[in-house]
Amino acid sequence: MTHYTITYFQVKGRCGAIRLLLADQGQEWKEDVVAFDAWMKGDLKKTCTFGQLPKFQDGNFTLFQSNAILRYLARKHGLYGKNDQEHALIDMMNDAVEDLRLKYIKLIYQNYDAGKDQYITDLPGDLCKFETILSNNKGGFLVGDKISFADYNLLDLMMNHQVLSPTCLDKFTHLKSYVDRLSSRPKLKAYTDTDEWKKVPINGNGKQ
Ligand SMILES: N[C@@H](CCC(=O)N[C@@H](CS)C(=O)NCC(=O)O)C(=O)O
Repeated sequence: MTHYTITYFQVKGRCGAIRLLLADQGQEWKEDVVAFDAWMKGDLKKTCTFGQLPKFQDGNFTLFQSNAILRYLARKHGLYGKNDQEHALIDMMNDAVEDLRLKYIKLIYQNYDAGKDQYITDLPGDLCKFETILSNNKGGFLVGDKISFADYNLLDLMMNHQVLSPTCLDKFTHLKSYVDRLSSRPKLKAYTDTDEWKKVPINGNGKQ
């Protein structure tokens, strides 16, 4: 029985990583898609703790904030490292992914036309950090030798960047092969091959 529900707009946005995690972990979930017009009426917004989506439900338990949702699922599905130090390092990695996601969101929603070229020029400065981390960690993931929620978050963000700039990973061999390897995990690939994933735009304003 499906006990997870994602309430969000018809975009990948801040739910891409959550969906990749759930699909790869063999979980089922229900999507409660909110049309922008309906959202603008304000009734749902009033019920959201911070006035924003995504909203995530596990039965009667309701959670907001996409990174908190990822962490909750990580605890439940064993995606948070094997000791306190790995746990802290995974948090650190996820915070770094969030830093880059915020830059990406700012570009997409505030400065796409004027800022895209400069963003792509500057991008290696961020990607090289992840390249170094992955080349130093022989376990094949951001931390240790087992996938964590931060890996799903980085994978989702890198997939978005490959749409923004198809060659952006080419110079980063470890990062590129990590993205290729994670995106071909069987359950994850089966999900990203569905229309449910493919037809949903990355962002809400048509830019990508
Ligand atoms: N920090 C929040 C950000 C949530 C957020 O920015 N939500 C946007 C969509 S991605 C939203 O609800 N926008 C509509 C609004 O603010 O009225 C998270 O990670 O969940």
